[in-house]
Amino acid sequence: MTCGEKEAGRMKTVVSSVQAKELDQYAIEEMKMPSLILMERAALAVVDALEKKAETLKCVLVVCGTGNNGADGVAVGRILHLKGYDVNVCCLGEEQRYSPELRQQLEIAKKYCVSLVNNPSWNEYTTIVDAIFGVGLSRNVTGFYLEAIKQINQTFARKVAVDVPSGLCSDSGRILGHAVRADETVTFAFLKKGLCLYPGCEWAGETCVADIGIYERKNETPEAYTHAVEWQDVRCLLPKRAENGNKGSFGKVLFLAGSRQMAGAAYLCASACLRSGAGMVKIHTAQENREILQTLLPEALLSTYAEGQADFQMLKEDLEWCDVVAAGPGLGQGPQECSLLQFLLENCAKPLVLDADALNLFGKNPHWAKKLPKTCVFTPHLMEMSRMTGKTLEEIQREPFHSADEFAKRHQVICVLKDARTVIAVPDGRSWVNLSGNSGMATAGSGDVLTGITAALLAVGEDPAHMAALAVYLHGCAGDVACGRKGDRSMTAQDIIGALPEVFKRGVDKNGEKQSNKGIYIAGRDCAKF
Ligand SMILES: NC(=O)C1=CN([C@@H]2O[C@H](COP(=O)(O)OP(=O)(O)OC[C@H]3O[C@@H](n4cnc5c(N)ncnc54)[C@H](O)[C@@H]3O)[C@@H](O)[C@H]2O)[C@@H](O)CC1
Ligand SMILES: Nc1ncnc2c1ncn2[C@@H]1O[C@H](COP(=O)(O)OP(=O)(O)O)[C@@H](O)[C@H]1O
Ligand SMILES: [K+]
Repeated sequence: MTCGEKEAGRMKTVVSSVQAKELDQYAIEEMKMPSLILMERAALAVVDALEKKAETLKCVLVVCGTGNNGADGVAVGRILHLKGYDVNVCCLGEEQRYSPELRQQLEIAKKYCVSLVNNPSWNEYTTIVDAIFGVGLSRNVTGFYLEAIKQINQTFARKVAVDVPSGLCSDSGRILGHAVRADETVTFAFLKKGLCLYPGCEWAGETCVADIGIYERKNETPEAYTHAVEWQDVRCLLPKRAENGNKGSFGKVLFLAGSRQMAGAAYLCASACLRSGAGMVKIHTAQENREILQTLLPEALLSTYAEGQADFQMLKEDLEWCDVVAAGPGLGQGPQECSLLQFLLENCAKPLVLDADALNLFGKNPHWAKKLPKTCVFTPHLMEMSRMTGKTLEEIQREPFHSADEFAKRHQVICVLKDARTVIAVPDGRSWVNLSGNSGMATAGSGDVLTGITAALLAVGEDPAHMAALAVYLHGCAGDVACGRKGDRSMTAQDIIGALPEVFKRGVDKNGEKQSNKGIYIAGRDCAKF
């Protein structure tokens, strides 16, 4: 966000380390904001966070590296010292490597008689502030830095990281050798990608984004940065339901789902779709599923085909009837399902969601890429992505943004790469990372629920990319409500559907917002006004 738009409801910006540095420079060089002022605000924000648990500040150690993260740390030490806290500052690394800002901060600190130590007794401190490396970490941590990080982690002190836990790659969230396991992280200006992805988000602990006077460039386009959906974005982007609407105007969704004896997946996606506002839902499925689906979900219309008798004429009529199509959950990959899906792709110009077996079949039939309609959302989990692209799971997981972006651009589709932190990429370069949800969602059928929500939103929303990002966020919010009710071990996909009414009905309150974003919040934001 630019400074003028600060609270105007734009999605939360997430930056790479390169972008973080560019925006620092932009604030300093273009906006003429002196670097020392930014640093002072950064340090004050950290002190603010520290004082939220003042009882832990009996004896504080600030560990600093040689760069500007270290300079922030020295400023934190000085402010704490001047407030009367017992604080020691320890600078690691050779003096000749100190950044100019660190030298300046040390000069000030010395004048104020801040206690500087070389060999701290690690276990004496009640709080340790980690200011060794920030976004400037460029390689694996070794030597005395590694030793210091190990020492910090071994103590029982409260650990607060400045900008990024040291040792964490701020782009990928990977641990570069060893990293500080922080209780809290105060990150500056913007969330960093590595703080959103696993394992980074776990190592950062509760993460606070502090406004220190660095904002996006004016007139920046949305594709310049990754974003994270927040509840206020749902309020802005989810179309209001017209008071005078009818079931036809709220979206007619067709599911090609559920082969023989696979009624469950068809039920889950169709049910989630109805719970997400779709006016009408029809399931095109195997005949054997008719009775069970009629019993489980009497609201859904059904078109059924007998074994070996795929009815292409009926599918054609269903495709004419609907506004949006979703294919794949429980579909199977037999020759009949393969030909149904191929027929669907050849005859469908409507927005389409492809999930599960539709993705597996797509992987086996790469020539289908030419048949995709204009608006197409792919929702692969890592294994499905691997099958479609030939990349290893490790490759995809190491660079989820790149993998999703590459796929989206190659096939001109919206790619929802599902994982504990789902990444959404669009051919025009926009991307999102989802912060809602929990490990309880790693349960069979959870993805089918997302397919249903996505199809429902595509049927009513203007921008399919926004709708895909909202669907992922709302799916996670429902997962968080379900987790609150049933616990992460016991919740099921049906519990996620069961939580949708609460998510759509009352929204997420202040606590819900915090919960849904896994402890990431914006300092000073008044959630009550959402
Ligand atoms: N005015 C500014 O530019 C601002 C900078 N800020 C702080 O500055 C930080 C970025 O500062 P820097 O760009 O100086 O980077 P860092 O302070 O994160 O680290 C860079 C230093 O660490 C060294 N280094 C990197 N990886 C290493 C490794 N594995 N082993 C040993 N040494 C290693 C580099 O050679 C360099 O000296 C941010 O994270 C933030 O904390 C904030 O105060 C906001 C304002
Ligand atoms: N640890 C986790 N934290 C948050 N969300 C998760 C986690 N694990 C899985 N999910 C979400 O749950 C869903 C699982 O989908 P998928 O793997 O397709 O399940 P299925 O094929 O059983 O329906 C995805 O939306 C994914 O993002
Ligand atoms: K740090």
